[in-house]
Amino acid sequence: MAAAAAPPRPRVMVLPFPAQGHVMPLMELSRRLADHGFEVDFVNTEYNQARVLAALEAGGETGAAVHAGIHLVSLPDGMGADCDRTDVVKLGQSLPAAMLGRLEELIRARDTRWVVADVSMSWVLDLVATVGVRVALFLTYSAAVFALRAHVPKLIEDGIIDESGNVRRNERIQLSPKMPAIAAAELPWIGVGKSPEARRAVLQSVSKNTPYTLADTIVCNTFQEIESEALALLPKEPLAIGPLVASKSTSAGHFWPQDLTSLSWLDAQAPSSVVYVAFGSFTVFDATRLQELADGVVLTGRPFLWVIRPNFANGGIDEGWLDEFRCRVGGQGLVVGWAPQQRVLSHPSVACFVSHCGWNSTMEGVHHGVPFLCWPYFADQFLNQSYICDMWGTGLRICADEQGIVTKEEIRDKVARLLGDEGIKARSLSLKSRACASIADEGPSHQDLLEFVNLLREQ
Ligand SMILES: O=c1ccn([C@@H]2O[C@H](COP(=O)(O)OP(=O)(O)O[C@H]3O[C@H](CO)[C@@H](O)[C@H](O)[C@H]3O)[C@@H](O)[C@H]2O)c(=O)[nH]1
Repeated sequence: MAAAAAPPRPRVMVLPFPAQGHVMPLMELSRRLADHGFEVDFVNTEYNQARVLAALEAGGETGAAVHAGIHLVSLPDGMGADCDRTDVVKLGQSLPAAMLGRLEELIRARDTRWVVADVSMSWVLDLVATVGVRVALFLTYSAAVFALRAHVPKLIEDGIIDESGNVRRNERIQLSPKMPAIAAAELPWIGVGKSPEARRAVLQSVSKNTPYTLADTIVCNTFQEIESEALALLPKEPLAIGPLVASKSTSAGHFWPQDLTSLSWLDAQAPSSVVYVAFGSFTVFDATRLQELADGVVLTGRPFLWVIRPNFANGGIDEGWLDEFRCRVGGQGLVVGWAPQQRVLSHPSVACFVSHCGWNSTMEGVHHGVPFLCWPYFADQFLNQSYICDMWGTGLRICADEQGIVTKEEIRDKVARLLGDEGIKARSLSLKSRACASIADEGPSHQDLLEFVNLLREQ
């Protein structure tokens, strides 16, 4: 008797916003889904796909071998070849027209029943009516950001911000006692658009919560222990599956090749000695900030590992400056263009993390119990800083002087204070154990992941 054919693996499309801090966690989620038996079509823009494939190749991997069950698909982003893709508002506005029709074709051709879409791509909910696909929205930032978005109409009504997103009264906003208080001027969407029109568009899009009712569920890269109150303010009883950290050391999803010399260099350092400095994929420093930070890390007198991306400085990094800096620091520090960050944070030589507090970096630092020195740049990073410093007590703020400059002495002094603070160290380790417990087999994040998997199996 012939054996019965195995049922086809269910198919899911995963759609991140085309930016590094979005592609990374959704690639990690895709690996989890593939391990649970799904075929995943992971949709990049063509521009980012080229970067992802180049980074894979530089690491000796290929696109075909990303992970069993994950298929890389790419679509145009609607931007001209020379357009500035760091203008995230413009990029976001160009995507629906460029992608919707093609996504529809793809969904029909592959008989896809579910799309797991970044909340920043929620225009994909239009496909619920046209092709009857089901949509799960994924939040790449904290649940608190989403809760604040839902609060926009009230902020306008109370005269704290206006309809264009300008701050009218710079009050502190706190939605509940276990959530961070934040100044209106530091709300996550303030300052995201480059022009007044762009800022107005951002405000309109964040306050437009109605389409979310079309989503089947909301999934967050967070955990109950730290965000139960924020999660309770979200619609749809969201699933909290975080921290979503790398299950495998692969380059898949990175836009730049990881410099693995970081790890051998860390191996040669003393335990808990290294200052790790990295500002994610988006932060750009001006010449003064760059120089003060360079002088500051040297002044700490400690070994340091610093990620300086090629586009980390206004106008690009001056290679001559970089060579000189490398010569000056000799063996004290290692500068790389892109690090295997999660492996760095898990390394026993790392003592602290000087960070811009992007949500992925925040979750990764929490998961590895590393104290933070916070230097937020924009968007949700001020709110994340407030979680770290005020709610969890696992870090300190870097502060500017009266001229608005973060001096080298400030960097030196804060690193010394951070590393001398036993309370911060103890709280970081305690938070780490709670983060690990939440993703362990019986933990609430793992249980929510299983619930999500079961929902996606409903075809
Ligand atoms: O050398 C490096 C530096 C970073 N990373 C990784 O890159 C990701 C960076 O993400 P994140 O820390 O969130 O920073 P951004 O790239 O700045 O992320 C954007 O997206 C996030 C999620 O929406 C937001 O919280 C941020 O404010 C926004 O800037 C993380 O997974 C890091 O592990 C590396 O692998 N190597």
